[in-house]
Amino acid sequence: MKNYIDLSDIKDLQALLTEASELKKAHAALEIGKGKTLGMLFFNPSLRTRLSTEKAAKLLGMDVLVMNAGSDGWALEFEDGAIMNSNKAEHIKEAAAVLSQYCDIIAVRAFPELKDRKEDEAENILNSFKNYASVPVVNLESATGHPLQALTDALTIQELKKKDKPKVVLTWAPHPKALPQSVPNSFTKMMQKMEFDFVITNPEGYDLNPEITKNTRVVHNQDEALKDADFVYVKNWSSYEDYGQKLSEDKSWMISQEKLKATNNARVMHCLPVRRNMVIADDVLDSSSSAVILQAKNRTFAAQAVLKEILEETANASELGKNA
Ligand SMILES: NCCC[C@H](NC(=O)CCC(=O)O)C(=O)O
Ligand SMILES: NC(=O)OP(=O)(O)O
Repeated sequence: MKNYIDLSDIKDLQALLTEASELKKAHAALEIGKGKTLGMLFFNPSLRTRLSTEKAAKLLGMDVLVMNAGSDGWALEFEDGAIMNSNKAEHIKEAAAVLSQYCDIIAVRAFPELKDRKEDEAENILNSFKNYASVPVVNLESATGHPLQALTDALTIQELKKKDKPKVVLTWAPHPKALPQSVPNSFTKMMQKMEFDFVITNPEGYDLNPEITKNTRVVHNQDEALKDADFVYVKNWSSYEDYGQKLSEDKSWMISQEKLKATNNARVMHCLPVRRNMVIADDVLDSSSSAVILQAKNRTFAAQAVLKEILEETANASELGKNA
């Protein structure tokens, strides 16, 4: 794997999941990253991604540099050819090139603005880092995707499933704010790669990008979708059609034990952070139905597998370069 920007960067998903499971079992400190540095830039808040990816890098022997780029760094200009006479002090061309002098892998978190669909879909921040950095780039949740989360989710389902082809339901749930579609987009792409019975349920108006969901069943009746589910993945997202808008806060979509009665004793998943009694009720989060802490735990091993593959590919490329 050269970069980890999107799930399409994964060459062999089963091999990557096996690697993550083995790293979890071994829980050993490795040396492959010795003398290498991971630089992480956050334009938005984080708890899990920041700490689990740092831990993963350290378990591989890497050093880690972290910067809250949104608040501590110079405001960055991303436009090519811009006349920089406003508040933006540094161009991405220099910033990415300079970071590449300090880091062997650069990882970036940059959420969508949720104002202009085209702009968010252009993934300007992440793609600019990819274009102007001379080292691999990892997505720590961008405008349209969260591939490290999706890998963790696949690992967690693989670990917990009791049958080969479990029924997995991704359900929209209410939230007081308009949130990105990044997590459900990546989860959908991941489920399409697995041999599961996958269904998405959301209220009318909340259908995800049809380019992403095109081969997946979308049901607007939540109770119908939840029937016999083995896994219920809960997430809020803002409207794609009415881009970035919060259309309703329909409280009846919150996941509670009452809702889970129709399921096959389903395990409930959420990427976290979760708003209790808004998205998921206490009676679920405080019960054995909840798999959210295991998901968060698995973030370390998913990130470790990704960073290890990137380090291996970089090492191979430099060996080839030497022999050329
Ligand atoms: N990284 C996991 C989720 C991040 C983000 N959630 C949030 O912004 C929740 C914020 C709040 O609850 O106020 C999202 O939905 O993509
Ligand atoms: N799930 C997740 O990405 O959590 P953070 O936003 O806390 O990193």
